[in-house]
Amino acid sequence: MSYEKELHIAQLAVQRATLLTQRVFHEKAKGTLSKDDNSPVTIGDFGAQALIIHAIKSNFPQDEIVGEEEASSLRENKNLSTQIWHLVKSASLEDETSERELGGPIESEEQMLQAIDAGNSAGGAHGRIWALDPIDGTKGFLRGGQYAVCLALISDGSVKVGVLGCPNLPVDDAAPLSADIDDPSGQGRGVLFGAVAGCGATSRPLGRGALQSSQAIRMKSVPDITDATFCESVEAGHSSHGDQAAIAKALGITRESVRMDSQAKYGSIARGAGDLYLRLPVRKDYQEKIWDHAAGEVIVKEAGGEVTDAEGKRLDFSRGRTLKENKGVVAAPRAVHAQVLEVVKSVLGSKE
Ligand SMILES: Nc1ncnc2c1ncn2[C@@H]1O[C@H](COP(=O)(O)O)[C@@H](OP(=O)(O)O)[C@H]1O
Ligand SMILES: [Mg+2]
Ligand SMILES: [Mg+2]
Ligand SMILES: [Mg+2]
Repeated sequence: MSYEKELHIAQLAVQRATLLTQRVFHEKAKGTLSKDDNSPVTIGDFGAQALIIHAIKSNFPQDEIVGEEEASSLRENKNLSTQIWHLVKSASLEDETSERELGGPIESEEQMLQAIDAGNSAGGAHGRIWALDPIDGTKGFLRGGQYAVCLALISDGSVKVGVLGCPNLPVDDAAPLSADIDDPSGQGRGVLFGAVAGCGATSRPLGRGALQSSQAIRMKSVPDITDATFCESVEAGHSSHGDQAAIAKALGITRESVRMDSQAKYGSIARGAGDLYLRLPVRKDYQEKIWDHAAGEVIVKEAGGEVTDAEGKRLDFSRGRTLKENKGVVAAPRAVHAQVLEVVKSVLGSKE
């Protein structure tokens, strides 16, 4: 199957939702709530989830959706719900044809809340399930750093389509990897990554109207691993900076890691701006969420990479809303992945 329509709709939907999040990004007040696990969610997360689910349901009504957010807190907070509704109502692409392809506008605040709640699939091994992270790296979003709008289609447990909207990454695939997002002109940033299993990965400028033309991306070859650049989370609670530093040292890597929030890390290594992405668990009991990895996994694999957990197992997207069979993530160009994994195992093994 070619998944041409799925990729097209996913790219348009992510593009439109990313534009909504950018408006919130530039506002001082982001309507932040704290969820039960103490993690933040903003009006940008809710608005982006509503828009993307509306677009998927309009085009593929039978498909299920695993979305990170749900609307119960908004039903108890009319003020916040209304703020989101104002954002969602006025979100549109400049291109009318694209707008129509996304199912037209959401008609009411209630319909918006229902769309947010339609991301409640339990996930699983059968059928077509979309995994949606409306803002990945919400902490980065709040800090003024990197974040990504992430959407993937999983079919019978494997990822077929992945799209990442990264408004704060440079458009230029050849720009060096940097945690810095300073860009006084505001120009030259915003990239949309896409991939279909078996068909390669691409990047294109995020833009505001019809989708601009895309170009193929490839991971960089790494003839000498000691020259590699690796990236990792900013948040020390999300992955073990200590283990990652020990792995880099054992590989002979001398360059400092680049710390950035969100799946912008997957996009960055896929286009060769960096080489490795290491995410070693801090807490043994944490289960990674499928929406934090699905789009990034297929984009890196299609760009010539390998993505496994810290034990070398493939990421298993068929187990529900989390990757409960996996621990951590190791992403690298295919030619060096085994070498990196061996060092990961030996560093983690020596701790036990
Ligand atoms: N203890 C933990 N270990 C690993 N990931 C965690 C975590 N707690 C939260 N996360 C996830 O880390 C994601 C951000 O990843 P990164 O650190 O690479 O930016 C968060 O996504 P959201 O921001 O969408 O909630 C959240 O799902
Ligand atoms: Mg979150
Ligand atoms: Mg996330
Ligand atoms: Mg999120």
